[in-house]
Amino acid sequence: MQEVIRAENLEKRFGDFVAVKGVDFSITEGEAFGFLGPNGAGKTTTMRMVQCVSPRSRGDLEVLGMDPATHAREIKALLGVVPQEDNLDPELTGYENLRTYARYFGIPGEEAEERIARLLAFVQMEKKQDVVIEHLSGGMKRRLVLARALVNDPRLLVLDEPTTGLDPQARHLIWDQLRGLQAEGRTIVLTTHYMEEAERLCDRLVIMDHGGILVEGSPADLIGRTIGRQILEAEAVPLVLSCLERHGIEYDLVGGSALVPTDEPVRVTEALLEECGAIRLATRPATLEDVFLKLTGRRLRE
Ligand SMILES: Nc1ncnc2c1ncn2[C@@H]1O[C@H](COP(=O)(O)OP(=O)(O)OP(=O)(O)O)[C@@H](O)[C@H]1O
Repeated sequence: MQEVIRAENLEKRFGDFVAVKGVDFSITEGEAFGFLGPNGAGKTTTMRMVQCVSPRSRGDLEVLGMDPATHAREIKALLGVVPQEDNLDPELTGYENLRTYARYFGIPGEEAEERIARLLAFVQMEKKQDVVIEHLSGGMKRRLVLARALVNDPRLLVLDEPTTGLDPQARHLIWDQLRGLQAEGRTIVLTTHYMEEAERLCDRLVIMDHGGILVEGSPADLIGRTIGRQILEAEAVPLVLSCLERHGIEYDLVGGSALVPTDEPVRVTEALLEECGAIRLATRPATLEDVFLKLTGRRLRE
């Protein structure tokens, strides 16, 4: 499989502040690859270097086999970008926004018309294509930004928080569309601070925090490696905590609960019920949020 993006010791400084601290990652053609992390982790800054809009301060970066420092124009022609902020022209319609992009990429008239019609249908916006942007909902604008990113038929799509601020229905629609694009063989790179988005969409991901990469792997891999398959949640009363400690069972205190990462929930449940009597406890599958909490002691959205 061909490598589409390769970063080695990639660093970005703003004055004395290091926003991206020498990160390494490699993304393969056809993958859906995610950068998961809280606000300020350095995800957007990393994407902006990949999109050739912000030069790196140090390290190596190759996008589609080229160096953004010397081949920005060539890379941009092959790239589809969904930026964090919707930057459609608010005074134009959806159709006009896409038409402007097609002109920018020099796509000839008839081909542009055919492609725009197909893209508007793909994002389910054909009925609203003549509505001026400022009258559309957030989800509709996001779908148009996605359609616009596809005007140049890119092999590689880079999306910065594609569904932030959308309601669940609008989010699920975009997820379906992204899965469809990946099924066509396109490479998808996205940033998110929604662990559910990362779990559902990404074949592989890195978790970023404070400008660095903490871990890398498939969602199942990361959860299995860091947590185990299950999380047992018990009310954090002194009796429960002392029982866990006596058995040498590790736990994290979050809110009023003790969270026990485990592959053996039955054994832990039995020990607690036997020694603590009637207590509130429940078992659930572990998530990437639990991985982040384990690695940093914080929640993703704190
Ligand atoms: N132009 C800039 N000048 C100075 N500092 C910056 C600049 N751009 C970003 N930063 C800082 O770099 C850090 C990383 O920001 P970045 O936007 O990459 O984070 P992020 O993970 O994408 O978070 P968010 O979800 O909020 O976009 C932050 O501390 C931010 O304040």
